Amino acid sequence: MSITIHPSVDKGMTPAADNFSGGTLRCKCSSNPVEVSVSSQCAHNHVCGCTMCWKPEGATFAQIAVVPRDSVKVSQNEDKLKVVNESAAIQRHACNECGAHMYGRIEDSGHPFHGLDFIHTELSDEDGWEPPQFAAFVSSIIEAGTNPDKMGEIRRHLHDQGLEPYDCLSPTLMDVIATHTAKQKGVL
Ligand SMILES: N[C@@H](CCC(=O)N[C@@H](CS)C(=O)NCC(=O)O)C(=O)O
Ligand SMILES: [Zn+2]
Ligand SMILES: [Zn+2]
Repeated sequence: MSITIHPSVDKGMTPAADNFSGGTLRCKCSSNPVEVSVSSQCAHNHVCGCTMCWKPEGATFAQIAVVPRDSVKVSQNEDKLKVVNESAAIQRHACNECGAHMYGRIEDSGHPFHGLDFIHTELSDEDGWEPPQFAAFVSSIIEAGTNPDKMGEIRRHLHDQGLEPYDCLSPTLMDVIATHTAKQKGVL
């Protein structure tokens, strides 16, 4: 049986374009879509298996990246946006009609990723976004119903696609978080 990860991965990932400077994210509504303009290339793009990140229909993983929050502007139909879970660290602003998450923002200024917004680049028609670099929160797909017996095969497939599987974030991002914590504690 063939393994599906996310449409952007399954159809074959394309490399980032040189000098790419963003695009417009559009929700799935056929009329009055929410539009968000992003004036920056993204970074740390990855697939995420957690149950909190938005996934397109049928996808096992979400695809999610960060951009500077100053580069994110809601340009159309902002009134349709609603925060999915006010108590989560990442405030996911979703369209209240189609459910697509348009951007996730961290309001806590002490959070290691404060200043970065989370976006799903497949909501944009522009080509040239940085493709996913790794797979995060892989074990969490079990929480959404994936058979645990399939995990070996899925991890192997992710690795073969160049998306190293991790059950938290990548070592680079885990080091960023730990460095931030160490500085806050004054041990670094
Ligand atoms: N096993 C949990 C993991 C959730 C989780 O920790 N997600 C990560 C990756 S997006 C996170 O940083 N969440 C913080 C947040 O959503 O505010 C699930 O699948 O719901
Ligand atoms: Zn919508
Ligand atoms: Zn996630």
